Amino acid sequence: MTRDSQSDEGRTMNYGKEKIRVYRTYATPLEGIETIPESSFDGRPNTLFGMDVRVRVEGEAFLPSFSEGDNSMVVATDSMKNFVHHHVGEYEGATLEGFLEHVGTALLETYEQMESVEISATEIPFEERLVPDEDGFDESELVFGVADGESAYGELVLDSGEDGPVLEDQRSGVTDIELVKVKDNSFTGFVQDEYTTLPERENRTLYVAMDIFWSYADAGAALAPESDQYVPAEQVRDIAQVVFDELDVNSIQDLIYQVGLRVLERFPQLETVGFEANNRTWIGVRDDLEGDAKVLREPDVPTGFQQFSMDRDDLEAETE
Ligand SMILES: O=c1[nH]c(=O)c2[nH]c(=O)[nH]c2[nH]1
Repeated sequence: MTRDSQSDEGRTMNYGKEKIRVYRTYATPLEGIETIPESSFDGRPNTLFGMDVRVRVEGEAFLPSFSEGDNSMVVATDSMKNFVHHHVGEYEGATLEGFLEHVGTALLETYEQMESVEISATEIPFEERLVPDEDGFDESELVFGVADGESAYGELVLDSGEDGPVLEDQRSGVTDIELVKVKDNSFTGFVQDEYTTLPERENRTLYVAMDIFWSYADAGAALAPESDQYVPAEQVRDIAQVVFDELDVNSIQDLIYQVGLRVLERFPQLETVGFEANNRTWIGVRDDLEGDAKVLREPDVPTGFQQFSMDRDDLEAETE
């Protein structure tokens, strides 16, 4: 979160609950999503939706709980967990971000002593399992596998204003993307000096992990119930894999920049896109096999990482 966790006096004071894992069956389906060239994703039935939620609250009224052991204003974090559980059942929308706004608003409206709430959630992913039907195989409407792939992510900050809760900050994302490209990827031209032992690689097998985050020019667009401005995590994930497939890039730095440009191009409603990438590239053991075949092994620690954020000025600079 870009916003710091300090109160006006420069003091850090907050508390909350994390790792609230909660599941909802038969939530409202996500519909009306425009497709983009990189993705077939056009919605989600939301038959089974899991989330790992974190709530953090602030307010001057909590000072006596720290300084005097006076809990009269303290909403127990156990109650926060119950509050989240209850509101998962009340929420009528179809998005993670919408749920966060729903529960965050309800917290501020219920507890006057809360001046601000920061709430985030990571999707716990499930995938429909394939079962036979008349024409072959189709996705089961009942049975899901626990998926270990990407997760949608959302976070927002709401402050209590004179006329009710005010949205101060919002960020969405997709985390835990892991992609391997078996060839057509290089890492060359880097600094060569007395510390360099890594060989230049004209054609490496690249294994990259990445989290992608984005923010909207108008944060409300992410939350409006019938918004055609909503950017689904699945489409951003698909952009990352398509750009990786299409381009022969010379580094992870080069890859994430190109993915970022494509995301900003596809979604004019976004203001920024940011990356946290991790290099998990395997180490070659044998490259004496036929053609492009190799044998590879897990890399050793330590591992490299790349962080980068960009905005519409970067896209404009490219298209000038
Ligand atoms: O894509 C890469 N970027 C780097 O900065 C780097 N450094 C390194 O050792 N391997 C790689 N790969």
